[in-house]
Amino acid sequence: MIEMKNVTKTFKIHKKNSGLVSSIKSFVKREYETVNALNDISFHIDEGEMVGYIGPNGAGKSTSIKIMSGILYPDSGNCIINGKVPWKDRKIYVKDIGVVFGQRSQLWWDIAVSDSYDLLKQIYKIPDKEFKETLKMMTDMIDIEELLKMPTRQLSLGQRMRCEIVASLLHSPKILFLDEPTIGLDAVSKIAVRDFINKINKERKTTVILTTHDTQDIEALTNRIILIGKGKLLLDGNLNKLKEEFEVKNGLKDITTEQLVVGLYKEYKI
Ligand SMILES: Nc1ncnc2c1ncn2[C@@H]1O[C@H](COP(=O)(O)OP(=O)(O)OP(=O)(O)O)[C@@H](O)[C@H]1O
Repeated sequence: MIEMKNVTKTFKIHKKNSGLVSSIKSFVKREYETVNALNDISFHIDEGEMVGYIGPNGAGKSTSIKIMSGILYPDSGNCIINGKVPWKDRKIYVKDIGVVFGQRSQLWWDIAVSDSYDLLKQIYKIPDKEFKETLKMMTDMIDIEELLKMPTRQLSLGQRMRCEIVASLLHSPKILFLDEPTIGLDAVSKIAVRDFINKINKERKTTVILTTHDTQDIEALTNRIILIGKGKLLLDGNLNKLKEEFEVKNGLKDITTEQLVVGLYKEYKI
């Protein structure tokens, strides 16, 4: 379903030096440096899997999600998802995916959530009956009925996130990319969002790729984790097995996911 093969992505950024003279010099003569955001990343994800894509700040998670969702294209390597190349087949590919970036909104700020949903219905050309059924099912599942008439700008972060995830699923995509979906949410909202994602994965067999810094998200949602650091893929495996291996290697017992993640970051010096 998702095949990433030797994907490499660099960004060219303007080099900024400190100090007034250096700043003036760099203004006159621009110097650039290269950031290796992704370095030879390969993995395979099957239909219906739910995968935690983890790594510290700047590891390359969002860049990977942007490539897989067709927003960016790699310098080299390939990515085939559901038989399509995301950045080349964008027009048809967008129907296959839902994307939620925790820090950004896909809802129109000043209009009612239900009006945003209607606009998405038009954009994705969702048939009337299918739209109504999906919306009904989801509003029941995640309890947003009362939020539908409110403009997005009046929603709390937790309320908005629930509406965002529903928005990303209205066209029944096969794959859902979630980039830090619980960031900034209180404990109750986090649980509501996690429950909803679990239900969607189970009931609709939606493949979910989740990036998060919240180890409770990982525990609640995924069996498999892919760890990247400094743009490189470092580990790919079953969460419980990785815990067991880590315990044996370090003479520990019953470690939490947080201890595993912190331990792995130390081990790989990332
Ligand atoms: N548009 C861009 N221009 C220049 N550099 C970028 C750009 N986007 C990302 N980078 C760089 O690429 C690297 C990977 O960034 P990315 O956002 O993918 O990391 P991340 O794992 O999502 O981090 P975080 O957990 O902090 O969100 C970083 O060094 C970042 O500064």
